[in-house]
Amino acid sequence: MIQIDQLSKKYKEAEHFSLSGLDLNIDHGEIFGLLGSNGAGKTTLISMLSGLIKPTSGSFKIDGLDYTSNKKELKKLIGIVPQEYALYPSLTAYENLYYFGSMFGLKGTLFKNSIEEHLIRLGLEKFAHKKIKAFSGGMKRRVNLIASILHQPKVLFLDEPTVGVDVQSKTVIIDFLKELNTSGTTIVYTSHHLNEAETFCTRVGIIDHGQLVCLGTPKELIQNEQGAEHPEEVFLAKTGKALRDYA
Ligand SMILES: Nc1ncnc2c1ncn2[C@@H]1O[C@H](COP(=O)(O)OP(=O)(O)OP(=O)(O)O)[C@@H](O)[C@H]1O
Repeated sequence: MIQIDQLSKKYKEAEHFSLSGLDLNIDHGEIFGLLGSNGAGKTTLISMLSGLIKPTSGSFKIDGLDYTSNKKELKKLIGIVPQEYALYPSLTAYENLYYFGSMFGLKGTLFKNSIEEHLIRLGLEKFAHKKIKAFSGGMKRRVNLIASILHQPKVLFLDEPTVGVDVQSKTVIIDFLKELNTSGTTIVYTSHHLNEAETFCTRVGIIDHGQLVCLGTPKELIQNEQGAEHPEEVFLAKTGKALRDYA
């Protein structure tokens, strides 16, 4: 579903590559977890795959479409849940969803019903007509998630979808993502939460200093690391204990 070939990114004025020579294939129907410390390059990778930033070199294809020559088709194929909330605070949840769906050409009764069904599914029906600025972090994340999938993308990219949300919201989000995946959506998400990835992901890739240092099912990762019983032990063995502060 996603073929990544020698993908690299060096930001303007940055001294180092934030991602260098990354090769990775993600199959149709996977829930793929991109794990890594702060500054490892997760957002950089997911932002390139989502078309938000341009690679410095290398290439990738999604569903057989090359990113350079099929930008319009790719846009329809993918959904993006960014780290920051991409919602209009002074519009209601319903108005935001209507607006974002319209950007994909969605309209009519089926579209309106879909918004309402998703608001119910994610526990937001009572707040459909309240302004986003009054919403908690967990509520905004759920609205953001609905906004990203109304056009029924084949691949959904999520950048830390469960960061800063309470356990209840997190459970609703994870359950909903599992349902989407069961109905055929390939999911690629970044996270710091190794335990969540262990139960949620079909495969996991650990990124460190812009390179893929480990790849496999959560079970394989633990089995292949001598003495490891938990995902955190694998993570520390592969990435070390040095702090990753950057500014
Ligand atoms: N716009 C930018 N300009 C220059 N450097 C950047 C820019 N965005 C990110 N970087 C650098 O690229 C590296 C990778 O950052 P990135 O945000 O991809 O990491 P991350 O794994 O998503 O980290 P976090 O878990 O903290 O979100 C970091 O060293 C960061 O400072």
